[in-house]
Amino acid sequence: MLEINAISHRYTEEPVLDEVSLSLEGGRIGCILGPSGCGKTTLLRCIAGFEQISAGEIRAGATLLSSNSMHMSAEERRIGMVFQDYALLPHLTAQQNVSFALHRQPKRDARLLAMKFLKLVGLAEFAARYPHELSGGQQQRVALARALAPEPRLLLMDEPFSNLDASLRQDLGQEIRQLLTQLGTTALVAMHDHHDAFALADDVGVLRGGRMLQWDSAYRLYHRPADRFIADFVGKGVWLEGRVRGENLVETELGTMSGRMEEPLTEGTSVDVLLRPDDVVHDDDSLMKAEVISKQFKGSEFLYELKTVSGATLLSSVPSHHNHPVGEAIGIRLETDHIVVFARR
Ligand SMILES: Nc1ncnc2c1ncn2[C@@H]1O[C@H](COP(=O)(O)OP(=O)(O)OP(=O)(O)O)[C@@H](O)[C@H]1O
Repeated sequence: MLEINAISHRYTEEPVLDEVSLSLEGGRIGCILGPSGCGKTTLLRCIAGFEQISAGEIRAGATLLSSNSMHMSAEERRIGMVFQDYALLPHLTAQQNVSFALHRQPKRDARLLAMKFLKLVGLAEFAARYPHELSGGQQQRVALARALAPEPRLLLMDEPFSNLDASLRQDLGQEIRQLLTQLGTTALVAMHDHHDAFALADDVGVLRGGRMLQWDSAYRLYHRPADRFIADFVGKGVWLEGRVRGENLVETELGTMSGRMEEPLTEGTSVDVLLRPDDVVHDDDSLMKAEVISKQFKGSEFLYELKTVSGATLLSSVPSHHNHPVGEAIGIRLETDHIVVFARR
């Protein structure tokens, strides 16, 4: 549905996008994840047709949208965009804001369609309110209804949760996911928080300094990161030194771990092994003990920082009814069937 092939863009001398590629199948939700300034907004603006690219190609199905010699106008692209600040018109009601996107339709049809999409986002009762009379989450939904109402072939959303608090983000992420799935909409979303990205997306790409480091399924990006930056960016974890001891076997100070390695490394190679908080399981019966150094209450779980007898620091995610004080030694077990291993530099 969306095919981006080695596109580049620059505002000044420095390229802001450097040969970025990705492909998104119809009906899937993709997410561009990356730190501030990495080029996420610019990428969305190039796809929407607000910026011209200097190299590469952007296609929607069989239709060429952009190349270095061709630029279809934003209006012709049939791409919906939800901007980071929602960009609602302050002097129009919610319904008028949505109708505004349907100006090609007769007024009565536009009004009815606007109501249909406000209903879909759960805002039928708020149709007559002005943006300043709506909460941030409600304004976000109006912007979503406005982008969806013209039935775009592709929906783009720039940091849709950046102005919302954490609990609302998770709920809204799930709701938006259900709605887009129900409508069969293909969507590409820019975000900087991996929790938000995993709650919403099927495919995730990490952009850094204008380069796409990895474009993959959300599951593979977490469990099979292509490099250390990605591994650290998409979740917590600690690195342990180790040495390859055979096919899918790594020896560390915590013993020999077995797990599928992405790339076979020759025996004896020095490596760094990533242990995620979900790889370190609390088990009272285990002989391996570690001392609680600190803990963070997360509601359903604690994130414990632990120190092993050998001095290694670990993180462990433990159901929160296991409430152990700082200083206590607790039993742990490693569940490492997905070890992430990189050769040491
Ligand atoms: N109109 C412009 N003219 C010149 N440089 C720009 C322009 N817009 C963005 N940039 C620069 O391009 C780079 C990428 O910006 P962009 O807004 O795409 O990043 P981003 O990943 O969306 O960041 P954020 O998460 O902070 O919104 C930045 O270094 C930014 O300063």
